Amino acid sequence: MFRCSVRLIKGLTQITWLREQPVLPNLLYRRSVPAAYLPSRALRVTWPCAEEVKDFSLPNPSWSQNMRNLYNKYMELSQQGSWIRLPSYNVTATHLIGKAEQCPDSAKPQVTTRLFTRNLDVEGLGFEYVMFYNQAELRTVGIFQAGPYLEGPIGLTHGGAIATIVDTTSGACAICTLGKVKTANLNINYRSPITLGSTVEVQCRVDKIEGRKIFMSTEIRSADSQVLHIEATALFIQMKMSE
Ligand SMILES: CCCCCCCCCCCC(=O)SCCNC(=O)CCNC(=O)[C@H](O)C(C)(C)COP(=O)(O)OP(=O)(O)OC[C@H]1O[C@@H](n2cnc3c(N)ncnc32)[C@H](O)[C@@H]1OP(=O)(O)O
Repeated sequence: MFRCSVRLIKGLTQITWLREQPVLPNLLYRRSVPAAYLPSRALRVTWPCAEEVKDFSLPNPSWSQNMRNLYNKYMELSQQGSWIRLPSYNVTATHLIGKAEQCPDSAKPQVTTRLFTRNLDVEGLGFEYVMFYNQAELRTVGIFQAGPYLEGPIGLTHGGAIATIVDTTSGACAICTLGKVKTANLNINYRSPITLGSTVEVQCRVDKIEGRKIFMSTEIRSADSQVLHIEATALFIQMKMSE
């Protein structure tokens, strides 16, 4: 009886806490973002504390035609309301700031840490990617172009770089769904190599949620969907209230 009561109280505490978590946690959007790119009303979004923060998920001259075509496709879907483009910054904290008025120094340019996937200053050399989230379907799509500094085997993308993109895209989906998470487990089957310079589509979805655990699966295919490159699963754990 006592154990039941304790479990009930723990469960209720967690439900209350989950309700307080933003669905799309603390993502920062530029004030100038076109209305069509704004998330649906169900998503709680905070605004940027620094107008000068650069959004790295916007097209730049290094993007291939395939990358642009896929970007345009999901931007059109975003205008219909099913998907939203996730902004991307080169400092992790910039994604996770609670409120504009609480904007910490970590979001400002003097910060010395860098998000791993945005750590190169020259466009096109490393990870070029943009992610979109579909709240109704609990899915993210990543459009990824592998730059020449991600080489593993000659002319091919390093397996660790691919793992990074899987972690990032499925992690973003988990964060948008449950709030702050950490990766607990990542399993990757490399089905065919990804040529450096090519553009691929990363499809992630939530398989199930059990308490603080969120199970994800991911597929990476060529831009024309004909070639399967990667199949992966991942487990993310939602951070405790105190973290
Ligand atoms: C849009 C934004 C863009 C932003 C774009 C950026 C997105 C990038 C996302 C990248 C994320 C990362 O790389 S994170 C960095 C890499 N990961 C890490 O460094 C994590 C290191 N590990 C840890 O800190 C910890 O082990 C945790 C947090 C994973 C779990 O610790 P915990 O919070 O104390 O949880 P714990 O009680 O142990 O476990 C909770 C439940 O999960 C299960 N569990 C825990 N670990 C595992 C495991 N490896 N495999 C199976 N199950 C596990 C437990 O059995 C338990 O199940 P039950 O008993 O409840 O059933």
